[in-house]
Amino acid sequence: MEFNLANNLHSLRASAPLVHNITNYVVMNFTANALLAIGASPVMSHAAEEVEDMVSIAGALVVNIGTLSPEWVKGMKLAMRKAAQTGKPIILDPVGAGATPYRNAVLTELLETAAPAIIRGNASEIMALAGTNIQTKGVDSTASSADSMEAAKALSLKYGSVISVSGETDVIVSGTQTAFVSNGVLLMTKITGMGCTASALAGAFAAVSSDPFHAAVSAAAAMGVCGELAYRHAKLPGSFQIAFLDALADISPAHLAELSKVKFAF
Ligand SMILES: Nc1ncnc2c1ncn2[C@@H]1O[C@H](COP(=O)(O)OP(=O)(O)OP(=O)(O)O)[C@@H](O)[C@H]1O
Ligand SMILES: Cc1ncsc1CCO
Ligand SMILES: [Mg+2]
Repeated sequence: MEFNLANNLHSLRASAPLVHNITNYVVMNFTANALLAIGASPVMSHAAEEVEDMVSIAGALVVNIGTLSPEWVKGMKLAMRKAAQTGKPIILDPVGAGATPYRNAVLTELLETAAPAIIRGNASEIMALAGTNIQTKGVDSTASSADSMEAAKALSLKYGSVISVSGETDVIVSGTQTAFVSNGVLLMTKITGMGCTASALAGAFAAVSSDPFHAAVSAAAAMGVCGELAYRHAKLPGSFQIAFLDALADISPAHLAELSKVKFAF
């Protein structure tokens, strides 16, 4: 299937998919607003009592371990199992993988529960998940996406997942296919939860696409291009965050495709 970014954004807006997020306290508000801005319909829900019902009516499940605790892990596992049973794509954001043994252990459990369609993280997180001995600085990367290529390939083969690594250039790996997205601005690393937003958008694109590789590339491109557009209006973190939401809402499918810098390698 040919990659068509404009069509992918058009499809997203045409169906406004419900995206079920089990995400962290830090970014809940911002990622819900980002999903609304781009044209999806977000819901944040983590209680074990309801996650199976919620994921059953959603188009995709985004699991983000940013502020995890044992009660939440129960909800994550129930939701992931139900998503797998009902054919809903799962997007896993392994926030802080490689920072603490608890995070690493929970990630092992989640990956044993169900295979994600897409795993989206920064380079440290992806390398830690692949077993590279690396210490993530809390939630911030200590490596570049270029350093993580081998780890991303190994992980993709192990779980059959698309691996999306964010950084100056985003690298998206699916088996033997790789895509490089070179949009974005450095200021994006100074707003908390931009990576979590990239994962949430991957959920929205995956909900409307049968190809998780193309969904992950679309999300990375939308993030980067909207970051560049926001930077035209706002050069400091507070106003940039708002300008970024505006860009997600304002951009047309054709303009997104025109400004995107995506390269594929096979
Ligand atoms: N050096 C950079 N230059 C341009 N864009 C960048 C750079 N680093 C990251 N980005 C972009 O910023 C967004 C967030 O990526 P980042 O790697 O910071 O995620 P993260 O560490 O998971 O963030 P968080 O945990 O705060 O959500 C992505 O869209 C990515 O493309
Ligand atoms: C800062 C922070 N701490 C836990 S989750 C989170 C949001 C960015 O990943
Ligand atoms: Mg992150």
